[in-house]
Amino acid sequence: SGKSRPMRILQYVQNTAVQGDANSVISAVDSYCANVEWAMNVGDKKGEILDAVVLDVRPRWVLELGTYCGYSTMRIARLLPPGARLITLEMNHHYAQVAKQILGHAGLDSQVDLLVGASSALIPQLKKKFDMDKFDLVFIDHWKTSYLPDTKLLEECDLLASGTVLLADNVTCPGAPEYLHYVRNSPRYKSLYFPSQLEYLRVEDGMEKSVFLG
Ligand SMILES: Cc1ncnc2c1ncn2[C@@H]1O[C@H](/C=C/CNC(=O)c2cc(-c3ccc(F)cc3)cc(O)c2O)C[C@H]1O
Ligand SMILES: [Mg+2]
Repeated sequence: SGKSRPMRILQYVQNTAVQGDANSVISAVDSYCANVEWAMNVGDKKGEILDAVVLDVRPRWVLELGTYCGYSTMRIARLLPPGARLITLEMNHHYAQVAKQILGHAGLDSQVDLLVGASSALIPQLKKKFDMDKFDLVFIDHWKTSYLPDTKLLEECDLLASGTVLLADNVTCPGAPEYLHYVRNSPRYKSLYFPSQLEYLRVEDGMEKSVFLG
């Protein structure tokens, strides 16, 4: 049942996870995707790297590119300090609708602003829309060919401060070669690779953490 994979994930969460308990919602998504049908969530292994970066940065303003079902949105939101905000961008209305309901089940919708639209159209509006200046952390997990153009757009919109951390998923599988080349060769970034595995599979993947130097 459930017309789409995200709908089936949502139904499983609603039927098995504890309302208001973010960790039980995260575990429900992971067990569904590990045992019933694979989905492109960052997953539990790479999710632990994401958690560690969020705890280290203690960000006030976070941007996520590519919400999908809201799995990484939940992992980030549950670790934010009080008063911090997570803005997540999703161009697909159906995915956004599912993510909103999953975030609601986890009780995390108050820290999260989910905007529906293409990142290239939304990024230039963020300063004014949220009366903010710079992001402290950006999690990049949308179409892999958009990683580099959106990073350049963030620079052009003056949304990165010296010390801002970019964390990019899938730099090995499916891969984001142009993005990797840019952040590893630009003098404006200090980049580091975190080897891991593709979500729910024994396939190599990894995340790239790049600090903007201003
Ligand atoms: C430009 C833009 N703006 C806003 N939202 C955007 C956007 N581009 C995509 N999005 C949204 O992000 C989401 C897209 C994410 C793309 N992620 C992927 O394609 C992806 C693919 C795999 C993968 C690995 C091995 C395989 F064999 C097969 C697949 C694994 C992953 O972790 C992924 O994130 C959903 C989409 O609507
Ligand atoms: Mg990914």
